[in-house]
Amino acid sequence: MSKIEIKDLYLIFGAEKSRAFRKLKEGKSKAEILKHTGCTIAVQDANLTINEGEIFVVMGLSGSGKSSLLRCINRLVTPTHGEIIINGTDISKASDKQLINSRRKTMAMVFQNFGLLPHKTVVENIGFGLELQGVDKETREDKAMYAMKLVGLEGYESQMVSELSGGMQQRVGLARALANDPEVLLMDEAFSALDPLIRTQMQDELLALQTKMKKTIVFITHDLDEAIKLGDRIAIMKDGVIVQVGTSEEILTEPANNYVASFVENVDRSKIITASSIVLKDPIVARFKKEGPEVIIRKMRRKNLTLLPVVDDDNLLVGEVYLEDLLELRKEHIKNIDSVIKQFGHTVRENTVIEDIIPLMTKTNSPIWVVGENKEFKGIVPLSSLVFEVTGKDKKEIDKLVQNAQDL
Ligand SMILES: Nc1ncnc2c1ncn2[C@@H]1O[C@H](COP(=O)(O)OP(=O)(O)OP(=O)(O)O)[C@@H](O)[C@H]1O
Repeated sequence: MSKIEIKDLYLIFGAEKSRAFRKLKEGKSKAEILKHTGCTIAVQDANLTINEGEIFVVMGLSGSGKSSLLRCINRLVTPTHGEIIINGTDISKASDKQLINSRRKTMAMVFQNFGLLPHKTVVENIGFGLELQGVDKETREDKAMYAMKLVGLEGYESQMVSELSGGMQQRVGLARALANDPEVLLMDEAFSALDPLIRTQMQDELLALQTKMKKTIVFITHDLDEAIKLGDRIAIMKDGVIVQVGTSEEILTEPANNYVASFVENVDRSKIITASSIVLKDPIVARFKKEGPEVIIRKMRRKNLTLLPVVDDDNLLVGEVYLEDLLELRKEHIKNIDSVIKQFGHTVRENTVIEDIIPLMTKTNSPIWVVGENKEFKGIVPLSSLVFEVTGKDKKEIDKLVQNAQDL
């Protein structure tokens, strides 16, 4: 379900916004517009649907418009044109009262430089927003304690914020944002100022927290690794324009243009491409109770296979059968295959990354069965060579390889 809808959004900085907007619509370049109007186009024609409960990452180089986009969402800046619908309200046109309400109840922001009051204690900082809202001391402290527990700050409540390390300060920032249990968390380069080790730790903790919280999180970063690690989906921005939106796998295997392709060039694909990209759907199978050794042996011989998955009428994976065992059955004139069905070997889910599939294949030297939640059979990851081959390829090439594997 969508939580935030952004439609035809433009943000222009400068005195002559309307003129700049007109010129942009006429197809003038940003450089021309800057020269003639002195205006900067920070966000141009952004259209996005951000789903409830997802971590949506906006990624791009410095100056690409990420912060501007985020600041439009909570109206720290007013968009020049377009709509931002949150819970049915267009934030871009909300009254002051609606805005205050939305900032109190719906959204909270975590900043890169923490935005804390250095000479107040941890608990005072966390409860500060609530204090501004006129929330009484007892409720404030209850909420602050709850948020502190969430982010692992228990025991630090009376410490001055200025005495804390960067990582701990950012925990305070996060706790402050969470204190009011907002529906939407806006995080602007929230971990970028932290040491690499602490940064990784905070990313892990955010992911762990999110499995419990299920907030809608819009996370800004200029770091591709961070985007891939955190984002359920990623939007890539360049010069104020959203050039692609997708899962990290989609962005890697189907980059929208050369810019995105060059951006993701050096990413380790085996950590991102999943079984679903390389699964061979509707492969040859043995049908439990329906097919005897004769039929199955014929199927295997036709394709030169020595092992087949066995599925039942409901397409659940029952096990696997080997050619040599079936030949034995045939010798003994046994008509059903029950006695030679082996427990299925290695199964993985569609979202398993190749990095985790390769060791299984190397260990067993056989295909991997791909299954759903209830062991429903989804297909096979056919050849170890295919898995190794696809890691550097884009979607079209992968499709071709899978097709060829099917023709074996
Ligand atoms: N208050 C402002 N007045 C004028 N121009 C601005 C203002 N804020 C941002 N800009 C311009 O808008 C464009 C987008 O900036 P923005 O800060 O949104 O990018 P960003 O991708 O978040 O970059 P960074 O990672 O460096 O923060 C830039 O060209 C920037 O110079």
